[in-house]
Amino acid sequence: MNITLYGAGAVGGLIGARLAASGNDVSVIARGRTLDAIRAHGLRLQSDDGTKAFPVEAGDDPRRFGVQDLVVLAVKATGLQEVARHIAPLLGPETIILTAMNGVPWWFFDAIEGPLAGTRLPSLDPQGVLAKAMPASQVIGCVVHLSSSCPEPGLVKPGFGNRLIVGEPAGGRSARLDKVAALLAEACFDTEASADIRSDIWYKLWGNMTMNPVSAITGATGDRMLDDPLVRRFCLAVMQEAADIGARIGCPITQSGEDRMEVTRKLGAFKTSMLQDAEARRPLEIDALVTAVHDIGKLVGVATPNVDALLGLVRLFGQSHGLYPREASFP
Ligand SMILES: NC(=O)C1=CN([C@@H]2O[C@H](COP(=O)(O)OP(=O)(O)OC[C@H]3O[C@@H](n4cnc5c(N)ncnc54)[C@H](OP(=O)(O)O)[C@@H]3O)[C@@H](O)[C@H]2O)C=CC1
Ligand SMILES: CC(C)(CO)C(=O)C(=O)O
Repeated sequence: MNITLYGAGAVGGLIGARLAASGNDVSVIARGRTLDAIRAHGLRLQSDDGTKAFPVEAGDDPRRFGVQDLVVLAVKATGLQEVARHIAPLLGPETIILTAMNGVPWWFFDAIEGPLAGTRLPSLDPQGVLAKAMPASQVIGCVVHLSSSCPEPGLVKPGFGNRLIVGEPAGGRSARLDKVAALLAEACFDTEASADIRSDIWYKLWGNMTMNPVSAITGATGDRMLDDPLVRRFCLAVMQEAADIGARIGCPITQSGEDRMEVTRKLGAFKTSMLQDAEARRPLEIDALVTAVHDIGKLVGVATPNVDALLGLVRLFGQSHGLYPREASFP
């Protein structure tokens, strides 16, 4: 199987290095210092046994690599429009695009039936550019239940967790889903093939959509957010609204907010990816994690005063720090 990583940061780099370690032919689309580092040293993975380097083909122009069997897409959601402009040479009719990202993906309503089928959210893909370049029919969704970081470009440091959930956008099982799940399992991830990846995405989002923006605004690690009774109460109110939306869109949440917080508490004094982005002055994934929930709430008639308050605050934070577009429209 020939595999290209689109985005070789913390998550893409980890998946790519593990796929290379398990004997796959991996190439990498990267840019800037990450591209320079991978060209010079290979894709490097830290582990308890030391750092291992995997030599991979790397470049910034997808035309150089041609049609792939699998493209692992692991950029921040804020980078997707640019990916959409350049990804075409990697995609043939059978190419699978594995979206290993947080938040609501552009294809979330594209492969389902019912009144929301084909809904295009203004916050994610208003013109349908992503859907055209990366159609849901070629996507396998991936929920990333692990943490990872890049202490320096091209060097990946796994954190806690090792779980990846993969699934068809339309739900159910398929031969290609089983193939991708087996590939990731061979690469030593705890892999689960889900018959309902949209619910798995919503469940992960249910935790991230509070912790990530609140941490970006406050600079606080996970433990401090959970320990503050007022912040905790606010987060639970946001989660209740998101759970109400989930129930209307076929993604019910069966856990209590408190129990979900206990899962997060096990991560200790961790910095969310959005806090890391804010500290590094990188664009924030506000739209995929928060605006999209606000938009879906509006669509299905769930009032979201707490989601809206969070969105207003994190958006202003992002705009004041140059990490979110100033021209973003105010709902
Ligand atoms: N890190 C974590 O622990 C977790 C992250 N996630 C999610 O996974 C997704 C990926 O996150 P993460 O790996 O942390 O992000 P990173 O910022 O570490 O990696 C993204 C990489 O993609 C590169 N990139 C973006 N656009 C392009 C492009 N057009 N061409 C080439 N390279 C490009 C970036 O390059 P550059 O640096 O030049 O911008 C960067 O190297 C996000 O949705 C995140 O929320 C989910 C669970 C845990
Ligand atoms: C690492 C983890 C799970 C923490 O919420 C995450 O997804 C993030 O920081 O974005």
